[in-house]
Amino acid sequence: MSVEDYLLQKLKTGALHMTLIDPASQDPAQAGKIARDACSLGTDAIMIGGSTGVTQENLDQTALEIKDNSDVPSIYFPSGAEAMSPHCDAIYFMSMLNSRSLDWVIREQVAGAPAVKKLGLEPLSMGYIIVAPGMKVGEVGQADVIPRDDPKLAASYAMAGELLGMRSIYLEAGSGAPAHVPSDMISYVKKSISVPLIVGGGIRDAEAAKEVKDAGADVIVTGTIIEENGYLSKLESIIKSIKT
Ligand SMILES: CC(C)=CCC/C(C)=C/CC/C(C)=C/CC/C(C)=C/COP(=O)(O)OP(=O)(O)O
Ligand SMILES: O=P(O)(O)OC[C@@H](O)CO
Ligand SMILES: [Mg+2]
Repeated sequence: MSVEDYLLQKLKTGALHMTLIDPASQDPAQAGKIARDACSLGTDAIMIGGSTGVTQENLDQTALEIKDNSDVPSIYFPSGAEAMSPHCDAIYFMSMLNSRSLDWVIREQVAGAPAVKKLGLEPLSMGYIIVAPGMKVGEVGQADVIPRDDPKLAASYAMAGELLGMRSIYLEAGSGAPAHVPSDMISYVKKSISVPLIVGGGIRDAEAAKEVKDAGADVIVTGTIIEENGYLSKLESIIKSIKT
């Protein structure tokens, strides 16, 4: 079964959780351990990526360890076309819709498309929308961040992505954001589109994860928390709050 079909099937049973592992944040063995823990706690997929510092080498090694230690799909979350790994099960083939730079809207995709085809990586088409504060990814991506009090603008971007044929939309507040995407924005966007809605950035505890889920997120992404010591209990409570 394709990764996309697996995710769509699973979505019928409720919201999903994805664990984001940044290859630049720990060694491959630790990444494998995190993936194993996250799987045992019920995460639905492992995302692999970081906004800076991803190289062909750390990506390949991290992806291999993750594959060896998990029983869920691994999805590459690229920061550009410079690294691409056959050891991931799929790739978010994404465009940053609110970037001021054509690099992130289409040029990196043009640069990466031949390798995706050649490696036979499954593409998961996605429109990536950066919401304030946007953090590092907002800066690197030169995003015109969506103001937190403008859910209509977020929804217009999301609808435009859907109408262009994108099969998922990701609302991103930025890794480590002090606050996640506002709930009223999540629910407004969710009502405006019919493709799955992914939400991430600044979700650090079970209450926040539940709020994001209740607002209408189909997929809740957490990254930073697994980079901290003693992440197990936090990850467990977050996944529980999404699954109940
Ligand atoms: C489809 C292809 C080949 C490329 C598209 C590439 C695009 C559109 C990138 C957008 C700009 C960008 C830098 C995205 C990074 C996304 C990402 C992996 C973020 C999460 O990484 P974290 O590790 O949590 O971020 P920090 O490094 O900021 O902590
Ligand atoms: O690191 P955190 O804040 O969990 O954010 C995850 C993800 O949305 C970043 O792309
Ligand atoms: Mg991070």
